[in-house]
Amino acid sequence: MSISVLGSGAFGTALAISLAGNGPVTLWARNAVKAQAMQDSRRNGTRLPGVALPDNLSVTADIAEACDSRVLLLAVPMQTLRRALQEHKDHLAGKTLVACCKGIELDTGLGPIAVIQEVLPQAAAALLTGPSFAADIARGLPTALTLACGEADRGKELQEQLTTANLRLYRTTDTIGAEIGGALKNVMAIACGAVIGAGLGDSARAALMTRGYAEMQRMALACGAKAETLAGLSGFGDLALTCSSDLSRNYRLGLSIGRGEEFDSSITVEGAATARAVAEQSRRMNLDMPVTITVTNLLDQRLTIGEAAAHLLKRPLKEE
Ligand SMILES: NC(=O)C1=CN([C@@H]2O[C@H](COP(=O)(O)OP(=O)(O)OC[C@H]3O[C@@H](n4cnc5c(N)ncnc54)[C@H](OP(=O)(O)O)[C@@H]3O)[C@@H](O)[C@H]2O)C=CC1
Ligand SMILES: O=C(CO)COP(=O)(O)O
Repeated sequence: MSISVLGSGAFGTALAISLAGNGPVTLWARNAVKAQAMQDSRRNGTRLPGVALPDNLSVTADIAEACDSRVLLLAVPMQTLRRALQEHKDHLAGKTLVACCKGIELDTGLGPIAVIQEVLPQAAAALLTGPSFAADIARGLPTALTLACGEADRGKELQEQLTTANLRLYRTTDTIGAEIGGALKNVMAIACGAVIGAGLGDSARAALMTRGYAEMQRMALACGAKAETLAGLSGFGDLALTCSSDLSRNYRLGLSIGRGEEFDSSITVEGAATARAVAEQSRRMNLDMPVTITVTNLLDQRLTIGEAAAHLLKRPLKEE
């Protein structure tokens, strides 16, 4: 059965390359000129330079052609997912849609699966998430991911279909846990980058990752997720990767905040909008999310990194 990937950014292209090892794949780009350039040059020079596209990967800007497959991977940034779904609603109805984005929608506080279900109630929705830099996947380096789908049988089918030679998929029906883990690890990566950028040291980063993980769990459990999901690839796994590698754009944004440098605003950094969405949600739910709130304060320049660290250290002492 053929598979299509909608969204030809770094991640969509990398997933399409990996999946092409299983059979023909169609990669859809919204821009016809870019699609043709990729199809002709067999490269995605802007988003994933230096990697060749396999022969059985075809690139198109024709949404009808791309939606010929039953399973469609949605690899667009979280804050554009709703628009992309609405724009192509007619083509997407009745398909199995696997969101590959990580984040929480700013205007609604919803994760990717909930957004799909709201826009396309007839579609089957799933999420592919976990530790996976596009550059690694595209080069055929191995990793393991979480495939989350509320319908157990469909999840199993997708797990088998989307596992590739270098991507080992584990499955779960806990979609909320997978969504929240993948979204919040980006917020924690911004915090950790800021700590390292400001020279506060590796011990501070480890402390922040641990307390950030506690926050991820607090929010997830309050939303009905399972603690085990947060301990898995979509939570702990991706947190460990993203908070410790400058291949991460979220971590690099944090580094630039810590160093007092400018950051290119055209780069996709999911953690910024997600921090704001989760901060708002935590207020509504009366949940203590100090690291997330601190990240929003840093992003909006309400605190310097020194003030942020002092504020976190001076909070009332409590049990771990
Ligand atoms: N990069 C990575 O290593 C990983 C990324 N992810 C997740 O994947 C998601 C996408 O990230 P990534 O691929 O890196 O981002 P990129 O910035 O590389 O690419 C984003 C892509 O989305 C396209 N796009 C944006 N808005 C729309 C829209 N409304 N309709 C159709 N296409 C649209 C852009 O098109 P155009 O080129 O025309 O601007 C672009 O191709 C994010 O949620 C990210 O967290 C997950 C794991 C790893
Ligand atoms: O999600 C990722 C790795 O799993 C990619 O992280 P960035 O979006 O921070 O680059």
